[in-house]
Amino acid sequence: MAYLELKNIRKSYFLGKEEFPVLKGIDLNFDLGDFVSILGESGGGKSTLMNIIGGLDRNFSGEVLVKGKLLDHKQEKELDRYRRETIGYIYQSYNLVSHLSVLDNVLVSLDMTTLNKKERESRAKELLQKVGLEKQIKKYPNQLSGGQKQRVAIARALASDPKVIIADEPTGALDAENTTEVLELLNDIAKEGRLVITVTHSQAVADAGTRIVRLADGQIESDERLKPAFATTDKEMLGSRPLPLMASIRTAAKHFKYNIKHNSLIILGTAIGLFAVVLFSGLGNGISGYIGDQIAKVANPQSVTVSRYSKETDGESNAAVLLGGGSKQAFTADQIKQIKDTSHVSKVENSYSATNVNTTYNGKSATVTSLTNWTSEDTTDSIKAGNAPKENEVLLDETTVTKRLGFSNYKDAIGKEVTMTYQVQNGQSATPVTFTAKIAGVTKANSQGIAQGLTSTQTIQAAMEKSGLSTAPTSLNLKVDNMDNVKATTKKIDQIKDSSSNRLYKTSSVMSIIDQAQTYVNLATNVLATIAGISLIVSALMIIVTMYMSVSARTKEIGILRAIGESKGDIQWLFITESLITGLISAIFATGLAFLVEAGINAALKGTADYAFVQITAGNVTTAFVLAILISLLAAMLPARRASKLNPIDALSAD
Ligand SMILES: Nc1ncnc2c1ncn2[C@@H]1O[C@H](COP(=O)(O)OP(=O)(O)OP(=O)(O)O)[C@@H](O)[C@H]1O
Repeated sequence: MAYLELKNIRKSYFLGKEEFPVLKGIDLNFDLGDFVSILGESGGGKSTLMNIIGGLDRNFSGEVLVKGKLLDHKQEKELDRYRRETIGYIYQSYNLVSHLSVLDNVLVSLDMTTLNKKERESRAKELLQKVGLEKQIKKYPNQLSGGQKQRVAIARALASDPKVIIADEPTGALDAENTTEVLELLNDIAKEGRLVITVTHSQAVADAGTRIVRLADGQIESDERLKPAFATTDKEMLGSRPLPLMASIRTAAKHFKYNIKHNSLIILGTAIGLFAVVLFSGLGNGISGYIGDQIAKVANPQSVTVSRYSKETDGESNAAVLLGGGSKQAFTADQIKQIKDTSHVSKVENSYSATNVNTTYNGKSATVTSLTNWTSEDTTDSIKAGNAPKENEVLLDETTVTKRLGFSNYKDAIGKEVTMTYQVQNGQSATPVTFTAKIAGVTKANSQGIAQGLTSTQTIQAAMEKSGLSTAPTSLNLKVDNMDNVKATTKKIDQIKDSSSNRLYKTSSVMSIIDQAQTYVNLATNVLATIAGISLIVSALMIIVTMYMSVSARTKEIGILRAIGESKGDIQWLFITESLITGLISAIFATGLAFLVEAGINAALKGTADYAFVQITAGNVTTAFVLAILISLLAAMLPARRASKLNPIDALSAD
């Protein structure tokens, strides 16, 4: 049984509806160890026949059998495998991959064998030595002579250890000396027990083989044996495997490196957009953080004030009735318990406040604009001298004690007793509340000149009781266990309703102010980041255009890679990975630059405020990488599909 059998091969080309038959029923058998030359007039269909034998052409009728087994040329994958395992190509125009070195050109084919990296490299070197190119392995194809290029092509064709070598006019572009050398190499290949099928115009070349087949008018004119075929061996052939993704990545990386100048520009374009997105996001984080920080400095964001919700005043508590215990605005014990029992509420304290409190000492009087009770919300930070007020004690500010109550030194006021009186509006009438308290300490003067006093909760409650007022608070001060729970907790309290579905409480916290400020900052950040994002669309277009150009420029390479057995998918990955490499390097470059600028801006502003105004988070960096990957994937998708869909024969004939 012949190794390769062709049965009734017919092939026509169509121009419009007009049919041009090229092969009109070819029946041929080929044996291993033969060096067959196919001779025929120009345009006689020799290359067409070779493409069919080589598994590049699927559009024909008839049968190709390998070792007696029908090759299903309708199955693309089966043909990919056939080219990968069984066929090695040598062309008149060498068809080397221009951006790969001599060694890499041979390694491309070896990537589809089961050899490990070291073995692949040593086999490539061995083959290059065999064709006399051991000293040229680092050169690129454009640095070689025609004869040298053809020898690289021979080494590549042999790399995957194929049984059949197809050589389409292998000496067509060579001088006499190189022709002889190449023919010797082909003869040696046949001697190894392989089948060499070569197409030629030259009788001299044909005479170098063991058999000559003449084609005329699409049919076999003659089939002449010159010498017996060489003996075949049962030597085990190299194992083959589909191209691993890593190999596509390597080839993509090599092309990327080869084209580095051009690629740098694309990277720069993409990186600028990504950099702006990362930096603006970081700036947004920094500014919102700063605002939150500043607000948190003056008030505890975990602290929430709750008052009774009133429809009439549109939810606003009336300051004049704040101390009007027993009024509609006061909390009942059950309500306080209800709030205390709300999840994440860790502490609830009654909050009282009185306005315009007349304070007298030793005949001198002062008006304390706001008197409140000391709660866990208050810190001793603002106390200049003395300590927090205990029972029957009060804290007054420095201006009040020195300028109004006549103490020459604020410290002298400590321990002195003052009388405090204020009015509580209770319906139509006003009830006076009076108590005496010892000055426990002096606080820093209020920057707006507002006189402030702080007394203990018991003191104010006792004073209210003495005046016949209820101590039910109109305002509660509650603590939320964790900053992250403030929003949800206040929302929950705001939503509490009584049995007739009336809203009961109204909360206010600095968290809502921080939130609002941050909403504006986020809005501004997002607008800026979107503008930066638009530049990314431009980058994506740039990558698409470049990729399309690259597909056109690399059409021949695509044909070569398909011919050595790479599948459509492999070609697609080749372009996608190159685009991904561009995207990833852009993202690395962009984030690196953004971190540098972050450090620069933060260092420059350190004098203004000791705060990092740019805060690039891991999330921002991730976003940049995800964007880069998305852009490069999307941009590569169409060109990569186009590349993979190219007909390998057309691709090979590209200039
Ligand atoms: N893609 C194609 N579309 C239409 N006609 C084609 C196509 N490819 C080849 N042909 C025609 O088919 C015929 C056979 O072409 P082929 O290249 O197989 O001939 P050949 O014997 O190899 O010629 P040469 O010795 O000049 O290389 C020619 O007439 C050619 O014009």
